[in-house]
Amino acid sequence: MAPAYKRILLKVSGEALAGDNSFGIEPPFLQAVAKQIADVAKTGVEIAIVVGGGNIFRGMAGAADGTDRVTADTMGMLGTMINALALSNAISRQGVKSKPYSAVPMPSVADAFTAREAKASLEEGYVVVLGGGTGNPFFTTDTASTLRAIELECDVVLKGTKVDGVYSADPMKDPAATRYDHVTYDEVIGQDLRVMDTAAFALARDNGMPIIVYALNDAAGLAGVLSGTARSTRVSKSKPL
Ligand SMILES: Nc1ncnc2c1ncn2[C@@H]1O[C@H](COP(=O)(O)OP(=O)(O)OP(=O)(O)O)[C@@H](O)[C@H]1O
Ligand SMILES: O=c1ccn([C@@H]2O[C@H](COP(=O)(O)O)[C@@H](O)[C@H]2O)c(=O)[nH]1
Repeated sequence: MAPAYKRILLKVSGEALAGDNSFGIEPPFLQAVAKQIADVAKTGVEIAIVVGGGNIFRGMAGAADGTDRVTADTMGMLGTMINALALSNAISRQGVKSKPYSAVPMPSVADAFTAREAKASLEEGYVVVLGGGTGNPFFTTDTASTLRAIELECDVVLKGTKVDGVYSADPMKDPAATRYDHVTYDEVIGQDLRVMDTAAFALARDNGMPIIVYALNDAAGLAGVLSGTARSTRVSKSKPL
């Protein structure tokens, strides 16, 4: 059976890459995520990845400690680049070609991101791993994910994170929160359901880009999400009848 999607944008949570730790990358978990991605790539699905940086540094935390926000966000973007290099290398080790790109110019580290070059690499069968977020302070890698999905003409954004969908409240803080199978852009924005930031949801809404939120550690993996067997929440314009 043909895959449901031709080209996907996967957001890999930086925070989740820390596994059971609160900082850094847990190598076995990184390899497990890389294997899930490589297995799907081998079925012919084109995969672009945006990596977060919450396992290394978040600009808001730095700014709260007194670092100026632009410097703090730059530190955050550099953190995402560390994750991008690690993930791209881990995917290559699973036998699938992968290339990192950076939104922040650093020529000796990775090619600078352009949509044109990233698209050409996708067409050549590379999994492209996009570090540096949007390349601008005051944004997040969630917004970068939606932006890159639109630029690269992806069919869907998959947000792989620590929770298995969008809930009525943050499930990490409210044990009574309930999970939705499907929710609209207007509901997530109107009810301030903060699994992604409002800018990311608004950009997705304005460009009709569907988002699927799932847990990176789900045993069914990325393939399970794409086939509909893993727990997840779909965010789109309207709900199925
Ligand atoms: N209504 C909600 N439904 C689900 N999760 C929510 C909700 N509100 C807040 N969250 C929180 O959002 C988190 C995911 O977003 P967050 O930006 O913190 O992390 P991430 O994108 O996974 O990590 P990183 O920024 O490192 O890439 C979840 O772990 C969850 O605790
Ligand atoms: O476009 C962007 C993306 C990210 N940042 C900074 O990086 C950190 C880590 O990204 P997360 O999305 O939180 O995982 C973020 O806190 C920002 O400080 C950025 O400046 N611009």
